[in-house]
Amino acid sequence: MPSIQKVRNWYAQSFEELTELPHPRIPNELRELLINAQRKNSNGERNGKMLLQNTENPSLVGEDYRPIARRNNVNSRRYFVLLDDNIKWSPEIYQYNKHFTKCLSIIKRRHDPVVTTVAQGINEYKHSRQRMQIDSSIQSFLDRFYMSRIGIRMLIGQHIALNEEPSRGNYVGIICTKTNVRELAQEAIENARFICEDYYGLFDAPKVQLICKPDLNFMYVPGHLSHMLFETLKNSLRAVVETHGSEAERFPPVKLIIAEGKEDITIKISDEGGGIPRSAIPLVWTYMYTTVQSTPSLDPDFSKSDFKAPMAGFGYGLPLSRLYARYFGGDLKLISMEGYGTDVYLHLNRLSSTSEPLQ
Ligand SMILES: Nc1ncnc2c1ncn2[C@@H]1O[C@H](COP(=O)(O)OP(=O)(O)OP(=O)(O)O)[C@@H](O)[C@H]1O
Repeated sequence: MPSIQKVRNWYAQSFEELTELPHPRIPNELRELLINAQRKNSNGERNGKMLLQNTENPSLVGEDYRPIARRNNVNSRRYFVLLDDNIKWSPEIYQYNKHFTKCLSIIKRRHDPVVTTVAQGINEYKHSRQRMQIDSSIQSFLDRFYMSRIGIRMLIGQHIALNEEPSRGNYVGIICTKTNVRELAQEAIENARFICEDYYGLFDAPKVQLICKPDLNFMYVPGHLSHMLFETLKNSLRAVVETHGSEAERFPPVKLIIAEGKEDITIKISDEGGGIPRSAIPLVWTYMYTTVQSTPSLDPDFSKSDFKAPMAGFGYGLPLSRLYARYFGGDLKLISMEGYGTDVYLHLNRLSSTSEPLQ
């Protein structure tokens, strides 16, 4: 499909730009120092400092909770870093890092519209083959593709933030060591209600009751959490308005309850929006399943980076949010009571004790 080819070409171009970036010349003594970090000294110890694959989560220091050791997790990969922080890096290496960061920024921007352009491609496929849904091989391809995109963009974002952006308190790159869940939830509520009022022409969107400790902080990427909260709240608001009618005088509130456990932070979004028939539950996790009649059309030359989310329409909200949750060892679950409403559970792993779930 034309849109999929467009995306493939972006990947090819970015790959070429990376492989063609001229390598820096590393002076021999520096090369020797770097290699030396991997070597053992006469006592059989490594010269470099070893980083475990699972370094302890710094935001849990002082708590008496330790994750249960997981299988296949025991130091399977080790990284060695130099103990000496006073190494003199040559100007050429600084220059290379600058170029590399710039190259990554261009690539990141180029790939901003990948999700919407692939969505467009799937739409083209559906129309050309007269299919209502995509089959399981495409579904699992898209799950892997988007999961790896989340991972790549996480690493690119981290590299750019650490190299180019001024340091911010409580932030290491794009990771916030003290993400305040309540503040993010409040912001997501405001944004989702605003979109809902705008879309349905309402004076007052359904209220959202927030139950959350004000000082609930944990280490996370705030952008990911905002995305998941916004998408699930938008679904609930839409379901409530469509079930009760946009003319209704009052709407039952959506409840957003946030609990802090030792292992997980769990967020429950409960609505009285009529629920989902049991037969449709597996479909909500597929890309392109939506009950919106006409999927918003995208300009063929669409390349805006800050795509404004419409109320609904692509069928991407739930499957993508679940990938974001799973990326850091969490999950997203949905339980519906048809005829009454839906509960969405968003589990976020506090411990950062899992490896990247790439297959
Ligand atoms: N809380 C809910 N109550 C009732 N139905 C829901 C709820 N959440 C999701 N759904 C159903 O699942 C479908 C898929 O949801 P999903 O968030 O993946 O996509 P969408 O909202 O249709 O589009 P978008 O990609 O813009 O989010 C929705 O169209 C809706 O029919």
